[in-house]
Amino acid sequence: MNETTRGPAVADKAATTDEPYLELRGVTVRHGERTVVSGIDLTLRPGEFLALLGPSGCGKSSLLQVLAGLARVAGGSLRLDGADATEGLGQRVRVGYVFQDHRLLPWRTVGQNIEIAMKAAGVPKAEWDERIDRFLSMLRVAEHRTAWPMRLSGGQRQRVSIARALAVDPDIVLMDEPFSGLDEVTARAMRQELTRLHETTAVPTLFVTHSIREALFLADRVVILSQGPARVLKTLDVPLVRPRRHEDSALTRLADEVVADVLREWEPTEGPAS
Ligand SMILES: Nc1ncnc2c1ncn2[C@@H]1O[C@H](COP(=O)(O)OP(=O)(O)OP(=O)(O)O)[C@@H](O)[C@H]1O
Repeated sequence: MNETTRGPAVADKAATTDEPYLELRGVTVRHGERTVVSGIDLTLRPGEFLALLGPSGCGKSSLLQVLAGLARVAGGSLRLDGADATEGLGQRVRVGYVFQDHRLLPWRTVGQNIEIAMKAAGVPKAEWDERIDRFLSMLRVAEHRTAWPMRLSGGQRQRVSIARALAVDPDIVLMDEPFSGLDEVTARAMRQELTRLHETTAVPTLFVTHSIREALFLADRVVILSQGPARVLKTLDVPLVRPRRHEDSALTRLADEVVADVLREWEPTEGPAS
């Protein structure tokens, strides 16, 4: 990664402004002839945690892949920090990507997995050692640095994959349902950790989920998507104070309201009329 094409440093990512850091205009994604994402408009502000909430199969992962530059847009445009980024954000800035499954290489140790990501992102080799220690410690898995991924629990592997995403000093983090494979107790602990990390790093984050409660627990704003092909139904400013608690009655009430709101739109047999 060319340093001149990098985005702002971490401290700047927390800047409080309503100017969008990332802007999607009419983004459409197709797999072959099939449209899976249809004309999405959304913005991500500096330092913001934005959840993309939609039913299973609506096209959330496909949209995230386009943002990362792992697939191409079929229509519309992306702008990042005011400049065109339609080819994918990875062309302009460092992207930390956390997949639904951990995607750790089984024949490399935890530390080596993180090294590979930093090498690919152009992080200077002199920083690798300190960064591996720092981010594994932040995610509370430092003692597993020399372990093989297969020796870790699912939750520990996902912690490592988040450490790997943050270790590349990302300008933006994209997360694709990273906790959906974990038991609820572990997932709750991980959501708490993620909130803490985001408060520390303030890296703008797009978090994809089909869980209404998860979106409301984590995000500053939630973009609610329709059944596929995904389009934006509405954007919600989450009115819950921080720190949030999973068992908060206000969170439960809000989740129930959102469920009632999207029920007809998400119901496969009674989907949207248009
Ligand atoms: N590479 C691909 N080629 C063809 N079709 C695909 C491909 N990837 C996904 N699809 C299809 O596109 C649609 C959207 O899939 P996508 O994985 O983006 O949805 P999602 O909202 O992330 O789903 P989930 O919440 O279940 O992970 C699905 O019908 C899926 O079968």
